[in-house]
Amino acid sequence: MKTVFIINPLAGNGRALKKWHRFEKTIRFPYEPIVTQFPGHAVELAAGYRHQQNVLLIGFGGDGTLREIIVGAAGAKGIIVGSVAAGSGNDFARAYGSFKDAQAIERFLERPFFRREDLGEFTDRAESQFVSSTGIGFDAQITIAVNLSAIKQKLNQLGLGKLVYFLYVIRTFLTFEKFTLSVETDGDLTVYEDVWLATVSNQPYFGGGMKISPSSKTDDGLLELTVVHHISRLKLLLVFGTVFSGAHTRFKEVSQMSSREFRLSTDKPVCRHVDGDDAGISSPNEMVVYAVSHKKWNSINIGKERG
Ligand SMILES: Nc1ncnc2c1ncn2[C@@H]1O[C@H](COP(=O)(O)OP(=O)(O)OP(=O)(O)O)[C@@H](O)[C@H]1O
Repeated sequence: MKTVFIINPLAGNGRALKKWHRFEKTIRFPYEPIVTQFPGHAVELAAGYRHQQNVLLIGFGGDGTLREIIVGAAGAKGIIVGSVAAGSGNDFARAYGSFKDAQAIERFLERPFFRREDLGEFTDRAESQFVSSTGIGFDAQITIAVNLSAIKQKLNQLGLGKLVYFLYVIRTFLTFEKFTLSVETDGDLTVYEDVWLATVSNQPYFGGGMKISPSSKTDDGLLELTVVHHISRLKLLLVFGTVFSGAHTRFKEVSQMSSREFRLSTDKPVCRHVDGDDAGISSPNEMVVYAVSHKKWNSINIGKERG
């Protein structure tokens, strides 16, 4: 099986390239390494293998890198996608499994079992895809603020990337303007007031290990919508503390539902993320359709090593 590593040098707050240089010294099988040069490059790279058979594409990066590879490879039967977790959040690796070391890849190549996985899609101006989750609101606003931050790169170089994130969480927590969200699903319309965030999930994790959608399964042909609404700042902190275990779903201010399709619109412009990356701002009253494309790509199936 042809094995290709697609390496995002900037993943993990710029630490992925160093990690790769250590990792490559341990590889004892033939492989091709490609380092991405710009955002979106991994989509092009993965698409370049669409007409080949027996290809293992290994994303060496985080959730954004894997999303791009899967978007490029989606629908191609001859490609299997795996990862070595080298991002900051690595929620992809938590849900789909990842190779812990080069030996794990070698074992996989001896018996390359794979699973067919779903891909999330949403439409607004153009068609877009998400692998793990996409959302609007509080969490996306933090992501955008951090990305735009002038001091981010400097602090990343000093290994203080987490500090920037923490500062923006506090600032956004104190200043966030809640919004109204309309949800149409299975013929029903529900309007939520005072919404902090809404997340559409294909797998349980987001935000670096928060189990926002405990019942999500990667291959069941369904998406889950989580809406956090009508909640005081103090209680939101409490809910935040329980989301790592998934216990937040017991709060009445956290609404969840499953469906093949959700139609969402907001009353005002709201920040949006796709698999944890900045995805711009929603237009007020514009309906965005979120749907699932069933069993659209192949993930590694490494049994017990699956995270
Ligand atoms: N050479 C590059 N220069 C600038 N950006 C890049 C380059 N290569 C990839 N990218 C972008 O970097 C973004 C972030 O990468 P990724 O999500 O893998 O890392 P991360 O944010 O550290 O990890 P996580 O999402 O798991 O927290 C990707 O969305 C991708 O578009």
